[in-house]
Amino acid sequence: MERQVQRLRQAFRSGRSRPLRFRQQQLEALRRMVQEREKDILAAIAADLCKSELNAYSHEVITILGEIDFMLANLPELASAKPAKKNLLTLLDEAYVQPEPLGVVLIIGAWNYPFVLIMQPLVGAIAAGNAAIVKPSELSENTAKLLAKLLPQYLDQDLYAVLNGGVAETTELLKQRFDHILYTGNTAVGKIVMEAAAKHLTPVTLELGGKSPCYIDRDCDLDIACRRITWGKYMNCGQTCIAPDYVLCEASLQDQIVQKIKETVKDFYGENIKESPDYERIINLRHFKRLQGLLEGQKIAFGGETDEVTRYIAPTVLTDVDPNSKVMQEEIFGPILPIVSVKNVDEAINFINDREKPLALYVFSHNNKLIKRVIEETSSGGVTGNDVIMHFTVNSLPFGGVGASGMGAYHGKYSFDTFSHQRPCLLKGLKGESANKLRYPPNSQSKLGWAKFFLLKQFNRAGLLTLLVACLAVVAAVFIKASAKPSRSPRPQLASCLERRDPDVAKWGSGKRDLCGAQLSCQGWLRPNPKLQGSRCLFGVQIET
Ligand SMILES: NC(=O)C1=CN([C@@H]2O[C@H](COP(=O)(O)OP(=O)(O)OC[C@H]3O[C@@H](n4cnc5c(N)ncnc54)[C@H](O)[C@@H]3O)[C@@H](O)[C@H]2O)C=CC1
Ligand SMILES: CCCCCC(=O)O
Repeated sequence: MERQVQRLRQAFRSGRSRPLRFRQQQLEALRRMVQEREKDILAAIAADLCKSELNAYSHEVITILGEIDFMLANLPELASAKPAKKNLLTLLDEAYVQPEPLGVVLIIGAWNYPFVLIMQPLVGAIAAGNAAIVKPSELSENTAKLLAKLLPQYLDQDLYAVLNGGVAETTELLKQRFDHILYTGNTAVGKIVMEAAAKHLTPVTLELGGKSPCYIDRDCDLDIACRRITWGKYMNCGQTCIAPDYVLCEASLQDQIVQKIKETVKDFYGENIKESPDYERIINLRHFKRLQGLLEGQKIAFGGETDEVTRYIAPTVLTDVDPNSKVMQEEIFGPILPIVSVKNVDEAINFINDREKPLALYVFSHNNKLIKRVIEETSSGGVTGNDVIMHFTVNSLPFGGVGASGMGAYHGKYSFDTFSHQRPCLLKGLKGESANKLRYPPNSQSKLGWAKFFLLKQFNRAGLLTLLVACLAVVAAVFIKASAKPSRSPRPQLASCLERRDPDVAKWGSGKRDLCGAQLSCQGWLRPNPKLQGSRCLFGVQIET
């Protein structure tokens, strides 16, 4: 494994992954792979999750094609140097931020969306110019095997590798040094990944899980809310990291919600749900039994049927759920929807804040102020108001967790940034050395004063303000003086003399001068201007004698 990582690092060091054209070629190759091998990809996902090929396409493939298109369209801009604002001391220099690839990155995927959770981060890693190893989940073995077969056929084999395996292989892999790790999976393993990464000071993006609450306000269209909740909860048989995990609502709404979800389930999956091509199965026996265990002792409003042979669990709603029961203590990650009663939105907010920060938060209400209040007074990885899951599909929104639900984010531009180092660059010339006296020893109070003026906002803003006021005062004085009558009208010959463009006048700044037979003092002259007759003393002209 070490040799494999070293080989990738050597390939990265060659610089081949950096040119924009190369990155674009690799992304185009990925798009070709998805299009040319679509059937195989759909078949693998379908086999892993007992999923129709239609759902495999809409749940996973479409996301990847959209991500590749986004990256190809935006890569020149994303990869370009970004000019940076300068301070007074660097006004004449060139300051910019240059995105640069990190190096060799590791992507570890989870089984529930086995294609998306490897390919979407990989698109970002390639776009940012990195080399990458991907480690699909061993639980979605068909997709894992297919990725190991296809990626080397389409991508540069020196820069991108697939390593398959389970806990042992992943543990071994995590001993290697990477320049970034993006892990998708459960929180417990997320801690293992972070611990391993810490040994090499490797930054991580942890896409973890959690219990995503769904508050239904009494001022709400329950038909629409329940329709959307049903879609997001039972998609992929509830095995979606941002599925609504449980519902919070006033007790008086509970029965209506149950009825409406029940009707929607029938509408979506028909009378015989088991036969529906749109209803998936639980990934393995371990998770099946875990979910069965969550049903124990609960009031099942509808659903609850299970079949171990096919790992089928019916879409299920639990009512009057005790917040301390097991189903409310762990991420459900299955087709079971507990309803917990709260008195009002205040209690809902407290309920949410008394628990780990969830990956997603959903609020249904006609009252936009209430939705905004829940958002302001809680925290979560992401939010969708009056729907569920949909924030995942907007790649201009960063997707990730917070607290126990994860750290960092990706999708679209955020994937590019996650796999880039934003390198600050300041290019100075070798002239203007005198200005550097400010920073050279010996230091002094006045040097410090100038440093503050040039570098500190509160100083140089005040300093600039003072300078501006002084200039304005001077300009005002000038115009006032210029418009004022001269203290004594200059003698005719003096006036005509001054009218002439006396070359001396041009050089005369402030101070006293004998001119045109008189002694004049003047604070500042307007340079002779061919359009003006002669020169004019801008301000402060005094005829001394
Ligand atoms: N935030 C997000 O985008 C997503 C988060 N998830 C979360 O993932 C969880 C479900 O996935 P899992 O069952 O964890 O998937 P999993 O069992 O596939 O594990 C995820 C990855 O971690 C590796 N792994 C497992 N145990 C390990 C260990 N002890 N040491 C090293 N590597 C190990 C596996 O090989 C796999 O590649 C849920 O909590 C879900 O919320 C799932 C999908 C997306
Ligand atoms: C709709 C696709 C969602 C994929 C990430 C998750 O498990 O939530």
